[in-house]
Amino acid sequence: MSRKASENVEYTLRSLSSLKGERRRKQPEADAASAAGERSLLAAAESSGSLQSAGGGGGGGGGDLERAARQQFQRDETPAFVYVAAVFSALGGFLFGYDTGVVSGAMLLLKRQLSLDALWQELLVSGTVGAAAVSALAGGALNGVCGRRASILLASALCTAGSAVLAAADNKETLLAGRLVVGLGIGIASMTVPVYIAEVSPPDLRGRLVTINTLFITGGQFFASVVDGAFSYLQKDGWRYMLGLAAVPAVIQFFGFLFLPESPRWLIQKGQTQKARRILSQMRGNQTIDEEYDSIKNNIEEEEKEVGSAGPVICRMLSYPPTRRALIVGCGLQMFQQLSGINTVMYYSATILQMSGVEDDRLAIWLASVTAFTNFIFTLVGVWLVEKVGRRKLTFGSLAGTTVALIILALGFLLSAQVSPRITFKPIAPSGQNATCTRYSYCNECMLDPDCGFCYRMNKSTIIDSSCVPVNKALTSEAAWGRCENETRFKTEEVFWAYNFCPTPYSWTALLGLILYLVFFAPGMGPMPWTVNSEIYPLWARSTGNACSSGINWIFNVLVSLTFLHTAEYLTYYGAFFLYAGFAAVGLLFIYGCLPETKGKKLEEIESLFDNRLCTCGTTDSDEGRYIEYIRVKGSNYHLSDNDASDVE
Ligand SMILES: O[C@H]1[C@H](O)[C@@H](O)[C@H](O)[C@@H](O)[C@H]1O
Repeated sequence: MSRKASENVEYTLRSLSSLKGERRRKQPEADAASAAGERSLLAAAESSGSLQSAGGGGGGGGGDLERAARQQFQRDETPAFVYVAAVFSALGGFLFGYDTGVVSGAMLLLKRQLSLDALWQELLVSGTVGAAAVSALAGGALNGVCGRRASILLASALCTAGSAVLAAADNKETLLAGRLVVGLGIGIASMTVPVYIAEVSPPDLRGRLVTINTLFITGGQFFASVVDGAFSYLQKDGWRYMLGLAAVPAVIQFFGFLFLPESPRWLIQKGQTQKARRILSQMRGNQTIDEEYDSIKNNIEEEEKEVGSAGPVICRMLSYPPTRRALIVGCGLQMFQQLSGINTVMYYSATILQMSGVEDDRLAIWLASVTAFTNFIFTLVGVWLVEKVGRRKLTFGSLAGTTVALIILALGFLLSAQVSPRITFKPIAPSGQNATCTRYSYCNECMLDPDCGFCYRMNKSTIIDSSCVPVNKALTSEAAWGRCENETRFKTEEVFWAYNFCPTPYSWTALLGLILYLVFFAPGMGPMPWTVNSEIYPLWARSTGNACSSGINWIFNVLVSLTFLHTAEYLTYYGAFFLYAGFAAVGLLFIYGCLPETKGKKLEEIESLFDNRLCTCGTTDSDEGRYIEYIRVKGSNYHLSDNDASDVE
């Protein structure tokens, strides 16, 4: 029988024993087994098979029934309330994805309507990411002092206000102000939401629920690409809808969080124990909370004894080896996530698709939403896999595949560069017009210059009459002058225009690389850095640890995106992607060496994973096979999914 969270009842001993009685009636064998002691070892060392039923008699059947009882119990034990809290907080992830994703489409319209130059375009795109980096770093202190709930409320209020300013803006300065405010909001959300979800979730669901936040990020990016596509037809003011729509999820989150509770762990830390107990029991439904409550409380006391409470948290974290190691792992994961180039790949997906033969600009925008959709769907695979294969294997496997995909992507660009079409026609620039582009001899050189594009005709499958001419800065789907000057002339003149790419027979290799990249990146490297960071720090260091690692994520995000075009100019496109593949390969060594498995462990147990030397190459995995679960049968606690054998009597 499942209890409704809304009843908001702290379970009394009586209600628990009647619940137990109910189970007893259903499972007499289970009860017989339990009579032996206060805690009955249900499934010790699953591999030993000691309690595997194998269709067997007495003991085995009992094992089966108890397992079924446990499963049933597990199902009953997580009230819908926890899911509701996770989904409302993950709206912060949706805003993160939406606001970072929508701007590329909005910019196409904005730059024409407000005549924005390259610097202003850059400011409007990167301003949000930069502001997010600052507020994610500052969010640690905010979380520590005001709590997770207040931080999320502030984040959604900032996103609402920022989106309203953007929708109403009538000059570029106001637009920048709106983008900065939105950035401050998503920065705070990005570091707070995973922490909040991890702290309210039961251990066996934590990975899955925190990963939902990244699912919402990629969902936000997908939704943004659809909105971009839909409003791109509204040449005047379409951007107002694109940018302003973010206010809807922000308002929903704000009002939702007025009714959602503070994290019980933060409350215990602040000494608000009565309130914490009430919320914890609401979150755990029919499970007693004594053990979890005691373990959080003891942990806080022990930590205070061990680490002290004087000085800034970051200094204490750095001088205390376990938290220092955790911080290195957490920040390293976030850094390698960005260094493997996800945002460049996503941002340039339209170009990669055009390279592969999609000539229509609008079609490329719509196909970019197919890319975003692939990222979203494969993040869903991550939500499913995280509690099955664990964080370590999932992250390692994902980055290994990502590295291979990056190499394929780079090879695609390399092959295309090698068979790069020659420039055979050199038009004379009209007086007063830039003539730099006409000096290039190959399409590849022309493509790497952001000011130029390639204009050509086709004779069957051969490129003829090809020229390199300046791009129209306000509308990159057209040239500044010449045959490719006007989209309507393309048909009459039978010309094609390629900006940012060169038409070659090998372009499909880049497309293959792009698809493989998303298929591998999205389930592991996308969500795991966020998930792992929400778990690896002890309570006193959790806000600061997540603030630092989220800050690193945003800083590397802005660094990689801002440097991509220059990197491509110096190293060419394939050089840039080989560089990302190199970073990803180093990341692979880092993950193999330093990332421990946190699956199924209580937040309070995870700190001990960092007690030893930093890089033990996953030796903590060795006890994975000894997965032990127990249920306290006599007494009032049913405790599930605890891996600590020493607790079992
Ligand atoms: O985890 C997310 C996700 O993978 C997004 O697709 C990406 O844009 C973000 O930068 C990243 O932090």
